[in-house]
Amino acid sequence: MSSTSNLDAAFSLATEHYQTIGVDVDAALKTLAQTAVSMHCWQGDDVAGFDHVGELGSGLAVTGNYRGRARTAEELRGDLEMAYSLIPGQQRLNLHAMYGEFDRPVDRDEIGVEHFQGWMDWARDQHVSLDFNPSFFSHPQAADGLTLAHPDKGIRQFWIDHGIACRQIAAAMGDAQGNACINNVWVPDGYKDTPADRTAPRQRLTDSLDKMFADPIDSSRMLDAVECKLFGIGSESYVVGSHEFYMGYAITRNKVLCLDAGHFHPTEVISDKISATLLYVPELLLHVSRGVRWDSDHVVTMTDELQAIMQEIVRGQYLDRVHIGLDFFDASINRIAAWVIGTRNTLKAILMALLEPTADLQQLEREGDFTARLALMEEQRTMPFGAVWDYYCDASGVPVGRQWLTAVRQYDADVLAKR
Ligand SMILES: C[C@H](O)[C@H](O)[C@@H](O)C(=O)CO
Ligand SMILES: [Mn+2]
Repeated sequence: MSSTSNLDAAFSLATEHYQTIGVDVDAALKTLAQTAVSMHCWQGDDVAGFDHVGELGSGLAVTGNYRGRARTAEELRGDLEMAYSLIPGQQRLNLHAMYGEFDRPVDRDEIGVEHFQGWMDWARDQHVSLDFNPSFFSHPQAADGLTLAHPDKGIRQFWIDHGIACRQIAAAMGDAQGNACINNVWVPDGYKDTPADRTAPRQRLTDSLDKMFADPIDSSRMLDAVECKLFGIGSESYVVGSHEFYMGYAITRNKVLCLDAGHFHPTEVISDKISATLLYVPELLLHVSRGVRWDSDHVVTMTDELQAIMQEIVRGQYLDRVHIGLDFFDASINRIAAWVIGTRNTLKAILMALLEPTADLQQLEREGDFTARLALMEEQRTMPFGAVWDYYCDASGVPVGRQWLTAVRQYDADVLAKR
């Protein structure tokens, strides 16, 4: 099944099949095309960044040594272009502050829009919108695992100034692209062993965040997001910015809450948190990830949880309130393939959710017909979703099915092998 006429025939049959259950395939594809996933720059270089002021730490770890890690912004942009060319639709890019372009050492509290002009120019040419993140790790001032919650006022101020600079950069990105740049704040702060005082660091973090967010920047330009975590390597006993901490912070300060799929207890799922948190916070940012036994940031695969996340967004009609970002890093496989696999899977899961007869399922549930609800949900799994996805890839001008791997292998030989 590869020629366009075969694809069209399969698509036509699939469309008819979906029609019989009341699903409008064209409408689903239109919505999918308007849904952008924010691809994270840090998969391309193992979270190394370009300011080279510290080793990766703060609980973040990347394993593997596949050849061809991007070492410069130019290489990273080339790799991203390759990945985008294999993914249907128009996606976003999520950039960390440590990926600025610096011609002299510039500390994190001194970064400015000029250090991201290269990224902004590239993004404009590629029709890609940018999201942003202050980088509160891999830096000597974060060496003891504390930043915004540090007992030392000078260290706190350094990171507050970094956060303020990042908000200005994000606002400039938002202005340039004509839509809000999401600026996500994750800090590693925590303790390896049992704290004697769990309160004071949380008070200090609240105070630092309030200072950092003091300037009211219009939400059409940038949106502040805050990301909680359960534990990290080196912060096993206590994380200052826990889920409850940021839930309260986001509610009281009207901020976007970021839910990372790897940042909860192993049997806890973020799919169940979407409808609950959206009753209280204006918007969510998701870091779609895959933890294997811990917050291991494996490449996103087609798991039940990935499907459940997208079903929740679609069933709740939350596509305009949930920003979908990715957060994984695997250096044991071709890094471009990692992006392509994870992003294509995320889009596939969104499409699957859009092809569900949601109104019927919800009606059955209201009527108490849980037998039919389960039966139809299970029948949904074998509907001809693949034919719709293949058609969408073909119509979007990107490889159908496994064909994208040929392009990645070629790039591996032509470009990555020569680095
Ligand atoms: C590099 C990212 O900002 C980082 O992964 C953060 O989002 C996170 O999830 C930390 O565990
Ligand atoms: Mn994350």
